[in-house]
Amino acid sequence: MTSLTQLPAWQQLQSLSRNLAGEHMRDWFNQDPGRADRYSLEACGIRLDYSKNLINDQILAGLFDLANERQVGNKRDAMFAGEIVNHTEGRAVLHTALRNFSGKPVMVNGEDVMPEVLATQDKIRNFVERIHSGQHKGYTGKPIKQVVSIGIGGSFLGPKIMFEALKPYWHQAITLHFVANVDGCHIQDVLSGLDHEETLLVMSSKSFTTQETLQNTLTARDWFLKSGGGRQDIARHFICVSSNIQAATEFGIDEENIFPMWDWVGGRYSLWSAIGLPIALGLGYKHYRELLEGAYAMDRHFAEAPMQQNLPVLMALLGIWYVNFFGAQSHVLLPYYHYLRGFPAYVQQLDMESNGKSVAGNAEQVDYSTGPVIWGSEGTNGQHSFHQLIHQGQVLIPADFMLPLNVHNQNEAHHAMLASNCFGQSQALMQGKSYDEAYAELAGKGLSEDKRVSLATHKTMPGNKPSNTLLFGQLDARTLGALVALYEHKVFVQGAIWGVNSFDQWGVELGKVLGNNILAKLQKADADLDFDASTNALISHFRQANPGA
Ligand SMILES: O=P(O)(O)OC[C@H]1O[C@H](O)[C@H](O)[C@@H](O)[C@@H]1O
Repeated sequence: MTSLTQLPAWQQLQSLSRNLAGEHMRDWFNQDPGRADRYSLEACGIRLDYSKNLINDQILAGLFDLANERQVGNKRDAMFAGEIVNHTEGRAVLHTALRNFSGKPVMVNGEDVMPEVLATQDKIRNFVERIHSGQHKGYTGKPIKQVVSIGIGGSFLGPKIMFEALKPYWHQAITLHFVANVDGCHIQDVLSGLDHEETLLVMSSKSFTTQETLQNTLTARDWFLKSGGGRQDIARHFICVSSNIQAATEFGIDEENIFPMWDWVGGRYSLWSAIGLPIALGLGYKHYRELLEGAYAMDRHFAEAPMQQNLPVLMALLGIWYVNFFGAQSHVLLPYYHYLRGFPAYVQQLDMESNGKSVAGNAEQVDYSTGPVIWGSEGTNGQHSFHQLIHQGQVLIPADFMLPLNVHNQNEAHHAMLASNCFGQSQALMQGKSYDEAYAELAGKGLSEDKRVSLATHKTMPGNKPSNTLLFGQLDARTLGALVALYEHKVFVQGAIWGVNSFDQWGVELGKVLGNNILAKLQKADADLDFDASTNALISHFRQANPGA
């Protein structure tokens, strides 16, 4: 494939970006009252206002040309059709099959995966109903009231953050807890205080090889046995989600208690599989299903809407515009909704693990930037800390603001304040404050001319900083499903344009291997240390402090 930077659309976008020197979004809004309407788009209950971006019709046309030249449509269709698009691992990429309500088959290597998907959804529904109805009890006959989900990465972030985001819909009979980190403090904090007789442990690991999850499960099993449970009672209290059925049964999990998943579901795309079981337990199957339905609606939109009216495509192209033509190295997510506070961390894994790559499909080093750093936190908190850098720092940081138009709390005054802050921030980023405005504001304050000039300079805000605003009604399960799928597909489109494989994670794999090599040395006090000098010294310090480790 022609190198990305040699494509006509790329070259044209480069010259269009240079033409913007000296232009200001504030003037564009003054000159064009229809700008906000023209640059807004709505799908699946989500309204995107992208008018506060450094774009005009010509730039948008250039970006859509780029998507065409990189065959985004064909690549999208290949993913939905179950082709082997994860070519470094030889796998299809089919999280979309997990929320496929079309009734149509999805073929992988000549086999329809839908019967297994639907059977697993039935298994989830039955299990959740048995827990909620009290049919499935703990070994002493107590109903299950506590669920501890053990997993990390995609086997943690999706369930935890989606469950947190849907707090108004929580099932009252169940309290859900999450343990991810191998740091023993985490599991100790969660298990202490729980009654093992009414606790269910859900171990989630696609590979069934992840150190943190295996160790936390062993610790939980010890806790269960030490608390009075017998080995014969484990089956009532421990279930597992994994694609590695053999390893799970060898570990001692009853085959009946294993919820399957498949190698064509990437970890960071796995909340739609049985990895989402804790969500179903915490919300009830109805809301869990709505989550999947919302994602399915966004899948249809992504697959069917013309490129120019396609939300994920548009958001992907805007991101590419800043990363590749303005040198933006990060992208901030600003949910103005407390329950959505974990969303930046969710997208962090989704985006950075997918597109944090520097080799393109043709095994060549790329000569352009790929995935940006994703960060952010809930508004308004960030306004009182890091927003300063976005307003007046030297780096360009495109932002996505998110706001539900209706909320479940009764505090209307709060909601209006929240919304006013959200809108005020994107407005401030766009319009800034000119030197003349700052200077005029300082009139009559008794300042010397020098002081007034100096202060006005400090108070000048350049503005012209890009942002998207995403609005939706109540953040219910359906809307959340659509929102997550929107970001999934955005990441896919960007990966398709950059030509990277968005579905492997070799960098993470290396860290796991080296960590295990070091563990072997930490646990053997007299083992020779043959790593680099820094690692050797760090290990020695640890050994001295923990002679019995
Ligand atoms: O579900 P598991 O196999 O335990 O994997 C958990 C996590 O492991 C790795 O860190 C991967 O990079 C993640 O994508 C994955 O979600």
